Amino acid sequence: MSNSASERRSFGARLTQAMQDRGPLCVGIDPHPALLAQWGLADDAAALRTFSHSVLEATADIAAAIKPQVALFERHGSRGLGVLEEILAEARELGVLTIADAKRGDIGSTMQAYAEAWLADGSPLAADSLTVSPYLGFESLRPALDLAAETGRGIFVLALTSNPEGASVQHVGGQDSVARRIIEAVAQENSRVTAGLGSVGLVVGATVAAVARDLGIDLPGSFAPLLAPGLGAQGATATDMREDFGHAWSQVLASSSRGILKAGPSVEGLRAATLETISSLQG
Ligand SMILES: O=c1ccn([C@@H]2O[C@H](COP(=O)(O)O)[C@@H](O)[C@H]2O)c(=O)[nH]1
Repeated sequence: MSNSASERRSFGARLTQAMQDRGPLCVGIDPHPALLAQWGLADDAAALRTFSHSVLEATADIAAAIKPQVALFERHGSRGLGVLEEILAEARELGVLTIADAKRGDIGSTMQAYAEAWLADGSPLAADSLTVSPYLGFESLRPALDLAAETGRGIFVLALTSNPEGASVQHVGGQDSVARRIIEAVAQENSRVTAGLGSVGLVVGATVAAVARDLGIDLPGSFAPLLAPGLGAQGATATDMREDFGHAWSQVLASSSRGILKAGPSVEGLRAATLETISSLQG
C-alpha cells in the first residue's frame, strides 16, 4: 500500500518492525545469467520479470526486505530498468521493504540526481532505501541523506564490504581506519535515535564482520542497521555471523541472494529456502 512521506514512519522504525515480525533476512534479487539459465529462462528482460515475480511471490510476506541488485537489471538496458520499476512497485503493494542495491556515489550536484531517482516520492525507481558509496567523501552523500530523511526512506553506506579487495581501501589507517571514520559519520547521522534502528545504515559484509573488532570499531554504538551481504554463496553461515557480529547482532539484516535463488524456479522451493535461512538466523 502506498502512502505519502508525511504519513510514512521512518525507514529505521519500519525496518525495526519488519525484523521483529519476520526475522533478520533480506532476500537478494540477483538475476545472474547463470541463474536464469538454471531456471530454464532466456537472458532477456521478459525473463527478469518472471524471475523477479517468482522471488516476490515466494518471499514478500516472510522476508524483512528484498534487495534487487540494480546492475543485473541495468545490463538489459531500458527494458531491464522497466522491470525493476515494476518490481519495486509490486514490492510496495505487497508491503515488503526494498533496498535498491545501486551503490551510488558522486559529487554532490550529481548525487542530488541519484537521490531524486531512488528516494523521491513519485519517482518510477523509488525504493525504501538505497546503498551508497562514501568514497567520494562522506559529505558528498548529503543530498541523499537529506532526501531520505525528508521522505522517510533509508540509506545504507558501504563501510566494510564483503569482498577481499575492500580491505585495500577500507582498512587503511589501522585503529583510525577509513571504515571507522565512515561508521562514526553514520553514528552521527543517527545521533537522535534512542531506541530501535536509525534510518542511516551501514553495509558490513557477513564475511568480514570480525574485522570490525580487530579495527577497534564499535558497531552497536552507531544505532545503524547493518546490511550484511555474504550469507550463503560467499561462504558466511548464520553461526559465523552471530559470533562475528557479537553485541551488534540485533542490528544485523543478513542478506542472501544466490544461496536462496538457486532453490528456484519453483516458488515452493524458494519459499522453503527462505524459511530455512530465517530459521538458521533465529536459531
Ligand atoms: O559488501 C557487499 C555489498 C554488496 N553486495 C551485494 O550483495 C549481493 C550478494 O549476493 P550473493 O549471491 O548472496 O553473494 C550481490 O548483489 C552483491 O553485489 C555484496 O555481496 N557485498
